[in-house]
Amino acid sequence: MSEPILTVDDLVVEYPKQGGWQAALRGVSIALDAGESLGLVGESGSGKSTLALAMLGLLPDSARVGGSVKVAGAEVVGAGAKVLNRIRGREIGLVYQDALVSLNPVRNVGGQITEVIRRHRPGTGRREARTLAVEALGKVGITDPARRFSQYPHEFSGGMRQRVAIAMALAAHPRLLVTDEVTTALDVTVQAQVLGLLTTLRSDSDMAMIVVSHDLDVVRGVTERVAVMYGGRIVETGPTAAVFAGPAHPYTAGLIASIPSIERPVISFIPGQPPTGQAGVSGCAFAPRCSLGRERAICHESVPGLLPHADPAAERRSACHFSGEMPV
Ligand SMILES: Nc1ncnc2c1ncn2[C@@H]1O[C@H](COP(=O)(O)OP(=O)(O)OP(=O)(O)O)[C@@H](O)[C@H]1O
Repeated sequence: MSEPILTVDDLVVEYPKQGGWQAALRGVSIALDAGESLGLVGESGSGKSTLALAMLGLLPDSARVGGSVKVAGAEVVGAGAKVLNRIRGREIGLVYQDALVSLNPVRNVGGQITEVIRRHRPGTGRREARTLAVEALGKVGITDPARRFSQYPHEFSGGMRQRVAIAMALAAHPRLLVTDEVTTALDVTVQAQVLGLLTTLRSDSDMAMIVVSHDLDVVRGVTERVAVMYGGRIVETGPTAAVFAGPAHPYTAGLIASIPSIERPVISFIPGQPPTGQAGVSGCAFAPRCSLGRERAICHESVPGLLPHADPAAERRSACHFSGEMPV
């Protein structure tokens, strides 16, 4: 088995709030091997972005962080600029929902990609880097890349700008690419094109990928494994196809039931609101909204562990006291 490219171990992140602390992550552990793809899903506020930012050492200074995040063996929690600069780009790259955050508005896109190439591949001459940048734009599906090289971010449509941001992240040849809601702001057709692009790029290389999205349909198409987050914890994880075919946590089942489809034109919503991250809540964070656990004392008293579900060989885990009652 290859060395994991990413290991997150019991990660706890808290943000200051009204003189106290609000937990965004409450002990998250995940591991990702080289070339693997993982979807991180959950409602707004479940902690997905906090987890993604922690992987790159990009959490705000005000955050209180415990536990460990290792990228290619290097500890990110508490790391200084030297370690972070070595990891970012070459080991791990990030593409955000809004490509304008990662692109400089006053420089042409080709120049920005050329700079990334030269920074991460020392010894590459200006002319060669330019050729590689044009190639990188072509590879992400920008037509006429030599001409578009000289254009500025605002001259691209939203979908094309996401492609440029992906090209820029890939120019450093990262071993792990993290995408955070990259298709959320795009219309459905463009969304499908960008997802198709991510799938192709991955199948052409041994790059690992984490796809963060509130939309289960997005991760269903592009990831092999999925981790479902709720209230700052992972509540279910397993092979994406198996989790979709038979969710082992009532929250995952609720999320799946809220996706409209031709077979299920009438969708259902999970009643109630996600937790706010306030301290002092005991038991399973989903219990107040859960059809299995709402009336059961244990669900309100003790936090269920993320334990093997059904067939341990299938690498499925669920954090539910009553996951045995979920249809397999
Ligand atoms: N910089 C910050 N300062 C204070 N609180 C924050 C900060 N960033 C996130 N939070 C809080 O941490 C919790 C988790 O937020 P996070 O953005 O990680 O969730 P998310 O699942 O990515 O949701 P979304 O999709 O809405 O971004 C939320 O309660 C949020 O309000």
